[in-house]
Amino acid sequence: MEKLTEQQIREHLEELKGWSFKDGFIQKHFVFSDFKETFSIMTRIAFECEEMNHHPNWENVYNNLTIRLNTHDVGGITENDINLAKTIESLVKSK
Ligand SMILES: C[C@H](O)[C@H](O)[C@H]1CNC2=NC(N)=NC(=O)C2=N1
Repeated sequence: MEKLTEQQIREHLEELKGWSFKDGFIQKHFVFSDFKETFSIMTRIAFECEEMNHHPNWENVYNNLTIRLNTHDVGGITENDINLAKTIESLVKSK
């Protein structure tokens, strides 16, 4: 999987509302209603990640969830990160 250029990353992010490219990661901060809702969506995301064999760096504090994605092997952003971000968005929308 090829490392995307900064220009390519920015183009993809136009379709990913709330996602930004910072410190070598694409990232987004989510706020849900409470811990139960947050952990429930994290569980659904986790199962998709296993299917995709692509996993987030994430931090959860009560109803806050920060997700950071990159591809370790290439030390940057690849289509795998974009695809996972899109999957996360669709799971969050269908919650
Ligand atoms: C060995 C295994 O294939 C790798 O560690 C996979 C698993 N999940 C991964 N997740 C993410 N976000 N980046 C990776 O490079 C990655 N690599």
